[in-house]
Amino acid sequence: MKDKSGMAEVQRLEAESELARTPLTSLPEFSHSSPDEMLHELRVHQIELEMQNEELRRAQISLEESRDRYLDLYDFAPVGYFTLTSEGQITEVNLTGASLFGIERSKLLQRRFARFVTIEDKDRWHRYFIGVLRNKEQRQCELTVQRPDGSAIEVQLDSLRIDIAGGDERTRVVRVTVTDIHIRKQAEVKLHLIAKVFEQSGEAIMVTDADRTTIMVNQAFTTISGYSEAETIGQNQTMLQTDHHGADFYQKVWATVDLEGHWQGEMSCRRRDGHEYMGWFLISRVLNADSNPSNYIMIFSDITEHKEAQAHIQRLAHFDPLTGLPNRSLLKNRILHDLAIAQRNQSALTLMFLDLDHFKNVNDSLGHQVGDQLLIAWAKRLINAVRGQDTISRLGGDEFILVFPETDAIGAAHLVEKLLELSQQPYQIEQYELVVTPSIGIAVFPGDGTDFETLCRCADVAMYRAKQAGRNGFRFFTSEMQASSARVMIVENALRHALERDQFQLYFQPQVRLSDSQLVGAEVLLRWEHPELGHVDPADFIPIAEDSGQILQIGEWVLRQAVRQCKAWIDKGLAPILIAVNLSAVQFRDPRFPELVMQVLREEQLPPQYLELELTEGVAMDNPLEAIIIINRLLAHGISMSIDDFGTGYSSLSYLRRFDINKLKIDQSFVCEIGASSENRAIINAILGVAKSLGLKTIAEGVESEEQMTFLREKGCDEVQGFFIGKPLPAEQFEENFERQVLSLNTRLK
Ligand SMILES: Nc1nc2c(ncn2[C@@H]2O[C@@H]3COP(=O)(O)O[C@H]4[C@@H](O)[C@H](n5cnc6c(=O)[nH]c(N)nc65)O[C@@H]4COP(=O)(O)O[C@H]3[C@H]2O)c(=O)[nH]1
Repeated sequence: MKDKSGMAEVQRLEAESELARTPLTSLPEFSHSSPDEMLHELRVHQIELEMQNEELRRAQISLEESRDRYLDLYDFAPVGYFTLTSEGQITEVNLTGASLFGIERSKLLQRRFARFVTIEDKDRWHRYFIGVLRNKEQRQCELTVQRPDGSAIEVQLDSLRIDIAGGDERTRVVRVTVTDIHIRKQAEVKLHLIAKVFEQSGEAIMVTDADRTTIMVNQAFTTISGYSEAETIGQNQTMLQTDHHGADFYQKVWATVDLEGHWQGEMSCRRRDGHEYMGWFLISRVLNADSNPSNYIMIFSDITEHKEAQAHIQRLAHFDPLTGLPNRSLLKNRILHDLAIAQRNQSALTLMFLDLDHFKNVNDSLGHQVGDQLLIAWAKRLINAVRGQDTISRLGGDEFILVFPETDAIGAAHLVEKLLELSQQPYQIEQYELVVTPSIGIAVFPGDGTDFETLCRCADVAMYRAKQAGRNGFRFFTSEMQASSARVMIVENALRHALERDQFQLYFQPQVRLSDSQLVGAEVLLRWEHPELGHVDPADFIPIAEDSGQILQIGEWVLRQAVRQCKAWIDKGLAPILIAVNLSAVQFRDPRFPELVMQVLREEQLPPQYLELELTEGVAMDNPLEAIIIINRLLAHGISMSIDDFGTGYSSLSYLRRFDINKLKIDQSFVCEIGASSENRAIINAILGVAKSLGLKTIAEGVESEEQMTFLREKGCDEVQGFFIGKPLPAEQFEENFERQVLSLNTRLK
């Protein structure tokens, strides 16, 4: 660019040559004007010229400003601008271009553009540049530029050939726009990767819109679900659901996704072919800019096999692989649970150690194959013989541990009899008929121990003793239990024949009204005389009969005999009395019982008002609501009901009121202490008070002295029964004494 003095010089020269070419006639006409006018005219021209100068100056400044602005825009444009000659030489470049190439602008000028292209892209550049030169249209290309500092940058070129007016092929230039695309490229790579991950993921991916309509699935989805992409797109995601979960399950899942943004867990799904499988799902919500759900992403895998493997591992960890019985580890878990319940309910629990006698011989002589089959068959038999709540576990070899909740020594004795009986039947294994007997050791919670280890130790010791005692038998850990269980078994077996062998007899004990010393009733008491066992107390054999279920038969026999006897006395013309028959809890719980009583009364033709049924307080209060129903049914038929052993249980007064019974029987334990214990006197007083306020009659049992009788009479007790009035006697003797008894009573009681 030329400076200002240079410019003036040029103008002067131009003006002089112009003056030489221009004739003077063309100059303004001043000749006819006066000098003043000319001076004036010149001044005006001078001012005009100055004004024109000023205008020109301003135009020039504005031009320069606009050029600067253009240059700024050019230099700082977001893309690089290059002008290349037809040889590919850089003749112009903006600052952005220089900065993209990582080099000063001046060092770029006159250099060939190709010099900055990486070796790999050089060929491409040449082909591209030739193409640009040949065609007069904009062309695009992507390549990598090698910067002087060694770094590379990916760029996009947009090039256009510019033909100079009047020029030829050599004067053509190429304008190239260079855009940095490395961020876009990175994003593209990322997107590509994401697409690959989506497609190649081993987990099924399902993308839905905000309405949960499927918009995208991957290959794994097709593999797992069996549905093609075309069959899935546009469908609601519920197409995978099964009936395995209820509607509320799905509601909860989607509520969680909407509330917390995601949910994960197991969900049962149906394949296209109808098969169900278990999927592990991760469902995530995608929010849009307004924080509203725009999409849901469901990622899941088929975990059916995994679950089966897990179950298998679980089985291996907790079950014996040969017999399928729980192993020691599971047994321990179960027994801890059973012991906790037994502790809370204060109930018993039995643990048995069972070992098969001479099992080793089977293995040694017939082979392990036969031994294994024998163990499996034995385990099956055991399982079928016990209840669902019991646990049979195999420790290994021929050792088993058996746990029976809610089972005391007597229950255990019954069970063990059953197990020994089971082993009598032979097993057919392959061609062999085998009989295998067990030796069993028994420990009972809480007597023998309160924890698993102690109970195991005791049962183990007991089993050792059973082996020593000749095998094929059982031993309790404690000798008392052994003795009592043995006695129980003997009594139970003897009881089975007592009825048919006519070993039972009824005794009658008088019940007397205190106000007029009248014999008003008799309690019926069962007696059993066994040829070997001798006299067996009802307190001993009644619970055994209850446990073995024999009480139903025995109770019916007692009822019928008592009713028959009462009717016989009435028929004989004796003054009618009430016969009080004891009822067992087992009879009372039998739903057919009220009907049975009515049937017996009908068959024996005794009016119901002569029968009283004695129910112990414990039985009545065990299930009071059920008791109320049964009592009411009996009362409705005109039968009297009394509560026996009153004061020994925990009667709820509100139930007592609703029982609608006729009589309370004060337990003999309070009566026998009347003289010695002021507490017992207070209790009797209280019972009499309660009975009076509820409108119930009272009878005191176990009266053995005049002192007791006097006290009871003074306190307002209605009736008495006990040795002082009369011991229980067989029917004939009771009858013989009947008249005499009343007479003697009259004298004794007055
Ligand atoms: N120390 C003393 N004892 C007296 C006196 N007066 C009567 N006893 C006895 O006390 C028991 C009263 O019968 P329980 O409380 O119903 O108690 C009865 C009853 O619960 C049950 N029982 C007896 N017979 C039957 C029956 O046929 N069926 C049912 N389910 N239980 C029966 O056996 C329990 C015992 O009966 P038993 O041995 O006959 O004993 C009877 C009786 O002999 C007395 O002044 N002093």
